[in-house]
Amino acid sequence: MTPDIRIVLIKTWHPGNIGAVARAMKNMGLYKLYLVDPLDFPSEEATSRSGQATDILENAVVVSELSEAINDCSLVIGTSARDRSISLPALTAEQCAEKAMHEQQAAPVAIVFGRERMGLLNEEIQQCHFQVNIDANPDYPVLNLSQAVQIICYELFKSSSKPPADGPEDAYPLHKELTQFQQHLESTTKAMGFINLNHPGQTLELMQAIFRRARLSRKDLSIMRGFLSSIDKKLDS
Ligand SMILES: C[S@@+](CC[C@H](N)C(=O)[O-])C[C@H]1O[C@@H](n2cnc3c(N)ncnc32)[C@H](O)[C@@H]1O
Repeated sequence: MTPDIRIVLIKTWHPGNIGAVARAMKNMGLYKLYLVDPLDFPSEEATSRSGQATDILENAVVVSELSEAINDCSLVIGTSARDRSISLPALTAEQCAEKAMHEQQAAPVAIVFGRERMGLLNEEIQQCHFQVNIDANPDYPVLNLSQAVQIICYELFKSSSKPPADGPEDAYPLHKELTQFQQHLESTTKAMGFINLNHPGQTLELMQAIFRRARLSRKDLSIMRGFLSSIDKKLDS
């Protein structure tokens, strides 16, 4: 079975990188590519750089916002070549692969890569649970996008053949319940008019990201659903 791990590329500028990423993925047995607002896709250059991984390009899911690519994931890992002002728990490439391989047994996992020029924005990092920094020459640690993807995919490939380090009980098990809660949160938030009018999706996305990171227990989720239901009743009365 292929791992339920998606590679998410944000606003990729160079179509050749998208093709090289598809090839890197297929070489390492990964098939789910999500493209957030790519500058030039589909493109002949992406196809020619993908080698025999054109199927990955054909099946790539193109979305306009990061949230659309990760909303159903219970683990989201951002990648960055530099220290960020928003600090998230850090993982090595190897730890990232082990965690992702383990978690995908329970729910989809996303590994997110930034723009060629600017990397990930702070609001995108905020939507992740962990960040990965690939060890590299401190004088020049910034890898080409597709090479960074290649290294992470290689670690995932190695990790897929290892027995899991932790028991399956360590994966977040309440993926379905969290999705239901997120849907409830969305409808109540909209009914309350609790949104920033300049950036309608932003408040909700940030709140959803907070709850994803929190890895709530069943009891926590039920308390939060109860809380939302009380708000719904007040709004209805
Ligand atoms: C060319 S880099 C972006 C460089 C950008 N100037 C920055 O400072 O983030 C494109 C993407 O490749 C990935 N990347 C490159 N080098 C990396 C490293 N050493 N560790 C983790 N990810 C890396 C990240 O996803 C990054 O957003």
